[in-house]
Amino acid sequence: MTVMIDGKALADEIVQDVAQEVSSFKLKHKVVPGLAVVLVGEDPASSVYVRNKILRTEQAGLQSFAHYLPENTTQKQLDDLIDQLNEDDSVHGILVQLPLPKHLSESRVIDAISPAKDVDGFHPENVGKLVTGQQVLVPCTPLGCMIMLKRHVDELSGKHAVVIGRSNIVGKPIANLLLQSHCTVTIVHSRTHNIESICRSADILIAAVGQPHLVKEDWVKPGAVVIDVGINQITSDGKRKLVGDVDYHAVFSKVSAITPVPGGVGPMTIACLIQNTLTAAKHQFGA
Ligand SMILES: Nc1nc2c(c(=O)[nH]1)N[C@@H](CN(C=O)c1ccc(C(=O)N[C@@H](CCC(=O)O)C(=O)O)cc1)CN2
Ligand SMILES: [Mg+2]
Repeated sequence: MTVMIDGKALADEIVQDVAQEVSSFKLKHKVVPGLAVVLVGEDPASSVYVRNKILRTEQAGLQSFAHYLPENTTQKQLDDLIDQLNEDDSVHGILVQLPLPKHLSESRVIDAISPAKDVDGFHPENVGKLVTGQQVLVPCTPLGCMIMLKRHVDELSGKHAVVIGRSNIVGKPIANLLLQSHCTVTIVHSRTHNIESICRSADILIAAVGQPHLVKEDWVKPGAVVIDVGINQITSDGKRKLVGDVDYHAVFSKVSAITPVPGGVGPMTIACLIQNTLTAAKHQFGA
């Protein structure tokens, strides 16, 4: 029997657990942990994600500070806002929604965020800590994937994990986390030869490339655990729908567990952001 890994249900659990911890934090420190969310422009998908992030922040009893900036915001205006949020004691976590409009530098903004408030875990200091196993703040999507894997794989140690995709926000950090869990890790990407046969040798397959239905039935090993990070909008029978990087229906009966799209990794990304905000606040209070 294949298990459908329910990211939405697990995300609800995580947010509830964080809410309980937030109550204790408030009693102990007389402070409400705060998350500042910055959105530049009006990209429709980003607007949905930001709205959901703010909703979840409030569900967890955290304070949210939303900053909606116009598309024509200058780099200087964005830098000034980040400086102000870095200095603000009521803000424990800062998140700048990506992608930014083309005229703004993502790396400059990421570098400007105080590493202690970097709840996305994208700052080079936090990336270095992740690679060397000293992490406090881990990028939200990889963290969500690891939580799901730990629930569904008895023993990660020694398993062959194949990561499709080498992005800074998913592929590279998840490969490092899998390595810390003693997996044998292979990263494959657009220049890799024989991708399909490498994927077929995976006990754990993570797809994070943004190509609808790339992973077919003959790409997976029987009994593998598949985590689908892709969220791709396609038009099928004249209707728009979201699909993952994995051909879910073709692969389903062959694998032991798989995440759906929607309702898999996406909701976990937001739940892990909420968890990271509490982690950042605790760390700032010496816990
Ligand atoms: N600063 C950041 N920017 C971006 C990140 C990030 O982690 N930090 N990740 C992605 C977008 N993202 C979060 O920001 C994100 C994407 C998707 C979902 C989600 O819940 N998806 C739903 C479907 C939603 C829909 O109906 O459109 C699902 O998969 O069920 C949450 C967060 C890039 N930018
Ligand atoms: Mg840019």
